[in-house]
Amino acid sequence: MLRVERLTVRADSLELVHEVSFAIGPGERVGLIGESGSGKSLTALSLMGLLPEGVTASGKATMGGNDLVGMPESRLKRLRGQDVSMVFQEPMTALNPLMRIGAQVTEVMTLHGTPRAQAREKALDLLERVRLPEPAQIARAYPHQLSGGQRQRVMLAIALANQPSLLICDEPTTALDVTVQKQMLELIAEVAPALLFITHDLAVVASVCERVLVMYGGRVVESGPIREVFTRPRHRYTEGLLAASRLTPRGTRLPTIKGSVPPAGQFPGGCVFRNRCPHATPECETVPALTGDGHAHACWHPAD
Ligand SMILES: Nc1ncnc2c1ncn2[C@@H]1O[C@H](COP(=O)(O)OP(=O)(O)OP(=O)(O)O)[C@@H](O)[C@H]1O
Repeated sequence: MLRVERLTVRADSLELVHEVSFAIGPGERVGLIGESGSGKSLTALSLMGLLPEGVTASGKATMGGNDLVGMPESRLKRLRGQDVSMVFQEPMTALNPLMRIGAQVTEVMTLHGTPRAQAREKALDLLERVRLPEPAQIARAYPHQLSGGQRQRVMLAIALANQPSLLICDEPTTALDVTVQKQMLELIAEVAPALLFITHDLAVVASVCERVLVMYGGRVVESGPIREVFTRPRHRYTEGLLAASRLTPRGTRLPTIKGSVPPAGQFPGGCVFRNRCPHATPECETVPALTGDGHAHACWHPAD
C-alpha cells in the first residue's frame, strides 16, 4: 500500500535521513523506533509533505499510484487526510483554541468536499467512534474545556474523518498519563486502517505494532516482526535500546538487577522467554505489554 524507497532528507548539504526504505501493507501496524534525533519525525513528515522550511526530501514514497515525495503542494493538500493522515504529540498546538470541537471535525470533511449537513452528522459519529462520552456535548465544547486525553481523541477523530488508508502517529501518547495512554493506544490499534507509529518507547511499540523499524543516525538499521527484533536483535544499537528499556533479549543480563531474581509479580506484562523463565505464566509467549509504570519488562534469567 505504501512503499518508501531510498527516502533521503536534507537540510542544505546536511543529510538527516539516509536512503530509508520500507513498505506498509493494508491493515498493517508498523512501529518506527529510535532515539531522539534519529530521523523518525522527518521520515513521517516527508510522507505528509510537511517538512520544515529549508528541509527537502528525495527518493520515492508511492501510495495509491501517487508519489508523495516532491508532489506539488496543491495535490498534496487533497491527499493529506484522505490517503495519509497524522496525529501529533501535542493536540493543543494542532487544535484551534477559538473554534468548537464539532466545527473543527466538520471542517476537515467539508474541505474535502463533504456537504456541511452530512459532515456535521458524521462528526458526531466520529466523536463516538473515538469513545468520547456525550459526543453532542463534546462537539459544543472548546479545546480548553477538554482533558489532554479527550483532546487527543478529538485529534484522532479529525485524522480519521476522511477515511485515510494510512494513519501516522508521532508520539501520540507521550503527553498523557499512563492509564489514559493505555486506553488511547488500544483505541489507535483498533481504529487505524494501517498504522505507522513513531515512538521512542519500546513497550508502547510492542503493545500496538506487529512489525518494527529501528532508526539510528538517520538510517533504518534493523526491521522485522516485533517478536523477532525484540528477542533476536541483529544490530548493536537495537540491543542497547532493548537493554535500556529493560526489554532484554534472551540471555542478556540487566546490570541493575544482576544477581537477584525479582518476584514474579514485578513483571505483569509477561515474558517472551517462556522456556527459560522462572516466572513462566500462560501469557509468557506474548511480547511484554505496558506495566503499571508505563515501561515494559522482560523476565530476568539468573542462569543465562
Ligand atoms: N528544520 C530542521 N533543520 C535542520 N535540521 C533539522 C530540522 N528538523 C530536524 N532536524 C534534525 O534532523 C535530525 C532528525 O530529526 P527528527 O525530528 O526526525 O528526529 P526524531 O527521531 O523524530 O527525534 P524526536 O524523537 O526527538 O522527535 C535531528 O538531528 C534534528 O536535529
